[in-house]
Amino acid sequence: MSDAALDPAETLRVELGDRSYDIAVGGGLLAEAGARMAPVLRQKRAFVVTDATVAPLHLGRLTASLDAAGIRHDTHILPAGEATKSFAHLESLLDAMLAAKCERGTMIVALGGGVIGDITGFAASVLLRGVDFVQVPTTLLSQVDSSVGGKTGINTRHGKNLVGTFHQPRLVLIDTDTLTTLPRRELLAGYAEVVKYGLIDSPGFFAWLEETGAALIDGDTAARRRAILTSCAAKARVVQADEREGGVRALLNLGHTFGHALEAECGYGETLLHGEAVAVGMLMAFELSARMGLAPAADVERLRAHLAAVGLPVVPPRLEGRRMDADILVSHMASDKKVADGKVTFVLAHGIGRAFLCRDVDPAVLRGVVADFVAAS
Ligand SMILES: NC(=O)c1ccc[n+]([C@@H]2O[C@H](COP(=O)([O-])OP(=O)(O)OC[C@H]3O[C@@H](n4cnc5c(N)ncnc54)[C@H](O)[C@@H]3O)[C@@H](O)[C@H]2O)c1
Ligand SMILES: O=C(O)C(=O)C[C@@H](O)[C@H](O)[C@H](O)COP(=O)(O)O
Ligand SMILES: [Zn+2]
Repeated sequence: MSDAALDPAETLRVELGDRSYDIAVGGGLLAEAGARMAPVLRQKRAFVVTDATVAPLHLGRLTASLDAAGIRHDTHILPAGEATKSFAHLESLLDAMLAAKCERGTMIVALGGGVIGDITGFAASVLLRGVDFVQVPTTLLSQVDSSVGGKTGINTRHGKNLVGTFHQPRLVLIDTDTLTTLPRRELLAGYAEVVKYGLIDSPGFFAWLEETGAALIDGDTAARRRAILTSCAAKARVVQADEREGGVRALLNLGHTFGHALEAECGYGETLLHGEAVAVGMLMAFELSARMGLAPAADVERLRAHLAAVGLPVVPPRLEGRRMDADILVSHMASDKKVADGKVTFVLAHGIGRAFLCRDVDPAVLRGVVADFVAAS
């Protein structure tokens, strides 16, 4: 049963002046997508981008709703997975948009997880010097994080998300029913970004997750909905305060300096999902904070216990049976977008719910944390 029958959709608003938009959250929203998009369309035309896994599961309901609303549409299906966030796929996507004769008024629609949202948003931001797009996220990760805030991009051989734009969607449509087809490993990866909001500035939310996280992952729709709404509201507040990451938005990067280094080393494949990398990375950031005398060791253990209890990784993976190299991981961090004057800005914490930015990390302490996590793998 759709949880729309239990509760109507709720709407949050991201206030960014003329780039403001709604985030609608509820069950069954795919079937209403055409009608819900209509007010933000410049012409009754859409170009839908999705991936090969999502297409057979959810594309039909979306295109049926576009048909019902009289919105003409083309579709483009990309391969599923992180490797799709590449120059090669960006080129093929832009080519397909141009071949379909998309116009400046055509609405680009991203139906899928964060990979589809990131590359489609990027393509929309440069197509014809910028066209509108709508996010229709179908993973927990994209519903709590990537569909909101306007960060778009692809990975390069130099590192994660190093080429991209800030381009806000015109609407975010979160159909919570799509999560029923999501594999457990992907749900868990998205859950890591939910935990992140608790760690940044909401100890009460973290405590609620300790109580409810397992049920949420097991399919409790009310808990999922509350987690999605709380996460989107938290992200919207930060993005409204600092849209282009001049300051406070960098807190949303908690765990990502470590996590992106792990992802780079794993080659952006199935070995380590983004959310899994963030889980390990957040724990490394907490461990670093504790070793610098900034956070209580008890909070590190509390975080480790919660991540492990729900089934998220707490150590880096091995690559073909071998441990990663700590020095190589540290060297990846030099490509972080938060580097200024050659120095990485880290997101550290004074404890659960008390994250802050720090530019004074002792390289030896950092190296020690990375080496110990690698040794535990
Ligand atoms: N722009 C941002 O602010 C932001 C924030 C967080 C993460 N990200 C990016 O998002 C990406 C990760 O996103 P993700 O975890 O959604 O990965 P993803 O897009 O690769 O989706 C994960 C997998 O689930 C499949 N899938 C998607 N929806 C499904 C469904 N409903 N049922 C069954 N299978 C489904 C996909 O085909 C894919 O295989 C990373 O590239 C990360 O860098 C961006
Ligand atoms: O929206 C943000 O800001 C974030 O940092 C959210 C992150 O979860 C996300 O992974 C983002 O893509 C990372 O951004 P990056 O600038 O470090 O690539
Ligand atoms: Zn992330």
